[in-house]
Amino acid sequence: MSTGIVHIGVGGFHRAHQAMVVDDLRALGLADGWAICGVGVLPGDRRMRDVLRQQGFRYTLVLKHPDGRQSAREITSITDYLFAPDDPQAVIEAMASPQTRIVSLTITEGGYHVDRATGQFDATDARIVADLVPEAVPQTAFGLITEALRRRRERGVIPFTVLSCDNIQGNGEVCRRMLSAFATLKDPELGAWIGTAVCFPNSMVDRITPATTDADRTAIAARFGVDDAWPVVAEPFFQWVIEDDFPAGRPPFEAAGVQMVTDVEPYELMKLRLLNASHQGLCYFGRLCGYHFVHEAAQDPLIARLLRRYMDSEATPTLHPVPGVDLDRYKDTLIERFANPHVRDTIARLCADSSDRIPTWLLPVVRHQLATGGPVRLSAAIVASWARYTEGVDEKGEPIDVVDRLRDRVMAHATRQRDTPLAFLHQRDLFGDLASNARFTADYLWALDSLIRRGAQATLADL
Ligand SMILES: NC(=O)c1ccc[n+]([C@@H]2O[C@H](COP(=O)([O-])OP(=O)(O)OC[C@H]3O[C@@H](n4cnc5c(N)ncnc54)[C@H](O)[C@@H]3O)[C@@H](O)[C@H]2O)c1
Ligand SMILES: O=P(O)(O)OC[C@@H](O)[C@@H](O)[C@H](O)[C@H](O)CO
Repeated sequence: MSTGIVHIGVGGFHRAHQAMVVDDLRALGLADGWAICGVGVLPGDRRMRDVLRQQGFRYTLVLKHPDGRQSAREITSITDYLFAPDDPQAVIEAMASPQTRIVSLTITEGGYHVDRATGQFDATDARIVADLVPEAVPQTAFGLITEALRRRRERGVIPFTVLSCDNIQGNGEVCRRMLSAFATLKDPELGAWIGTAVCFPNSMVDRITPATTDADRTAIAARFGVDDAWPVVAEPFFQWVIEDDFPAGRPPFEAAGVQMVTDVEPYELMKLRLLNASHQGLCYFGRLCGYHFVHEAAQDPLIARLLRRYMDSEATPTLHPVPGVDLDRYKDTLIERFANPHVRDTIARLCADSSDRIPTWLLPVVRHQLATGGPVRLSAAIVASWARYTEGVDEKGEPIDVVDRLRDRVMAHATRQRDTPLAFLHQRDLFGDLASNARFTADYLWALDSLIRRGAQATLADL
């Protein structure tokens, strides 16, 4: 079945965002055959394949407003799903098909294999190593895409556009560099061709989408009479800004409210440094204060004050003017969105994989401010709150389950900070040379000491 779009990483976010846009176009009669073939690459995606197949690939999207209103709709834009571990050739052929014009991705920050210390491609991941063996059947997103592009090139078919929808600054450009570096290791000529002939538009994506819970399933069945094994719940806010660079063709996204632009950078800096970095500002302080839901932390006046002051005094000076956006209003809206009690986003979701998030969202703000003489006190406190959180015990002595692909290492450094206060910053691949920056470390050491001796609330009060 031809769909035009193959999407790798069908999680909650894709189903609340891109799939809704394509569904809107279908409802408007503007889809002109465009639909989505989902692809799962990781073993854990088997369940999504089974549920979607069982439900004819349909599912329910529930939007929860701050005032308690809810709306439910059925999304029908995903019309097929392929599970790569069972049949990688089917995935490759779906992407190699001339009918496929876009391969889109939500494979998380980790899916791009960026070496933090160098910014270059990290070829050490075991599955990447396996994919690099000549004649190996690909297992990774990069392996599958590279082989599909190789076949298209060999068959004289125009390359598809690769559309990254992950929360990474310059997501398209990062994808181009990493994918072509991977392909170069397999075949230098192919790698060079991917780096030049394939388009990778950057995009900014936004809609807070927590993981679906059993409570969601039960509540949706009771409220809407819908029996859905894997519905998705999200906030009503939606934004998608994409660079318009789709030589193989694209759906009329703008008809469904997507902003098509020539340069996405101002939008993505605004979103990543205000929304995503603030999420990190909220989650460690929030967990140390004993909160488990994002709205509980966002409704704490001291946490809300920290976020607003971080946004105003540290993040905003690093942004470019954003066409058509009132930044003050945008920042107000963020606090309102975080405080929406019905979305029930969890602090645990925001704390996961922090070693991917802090270096990509918060530390660029710190570096900019250090270079221009601006303040870093609040950013340093947020880093210190991560370090304190990573000790793995909260202020009531209860264990914290630190979920991070670098878990053992980050926890080992956090444990050492009781004797060596800068120990956490001595992870050069995460922090570079920040441990030797006197201005940053003065603020960091004050916050860490205060967090350890006096706790999160007292620290917040004095920030
Ligand atoms: N949830 C949100 O609020 C939100 C909002 C904006 C952007 N995003 C972006 O979407 C991504 C996914 O979020 P989600 O909420 O859908 O998460 P999720 O856990 O529901 O789904 C993640 C999907 O990515 C796949 N994946 C993970 N690592 C992979 C890898 N190395 N290779 C291939 N596939 C991989 C998983 O198998 C799964 O299908 C985020 O990391 C972020 O970049 C999420
Ligand atoms: O999904 P991640 O890991 O990139 O980031 C966690 C959250 O900050 C993120 O999912 C936000 O909820 C989202 O970016 C809102 O659009």
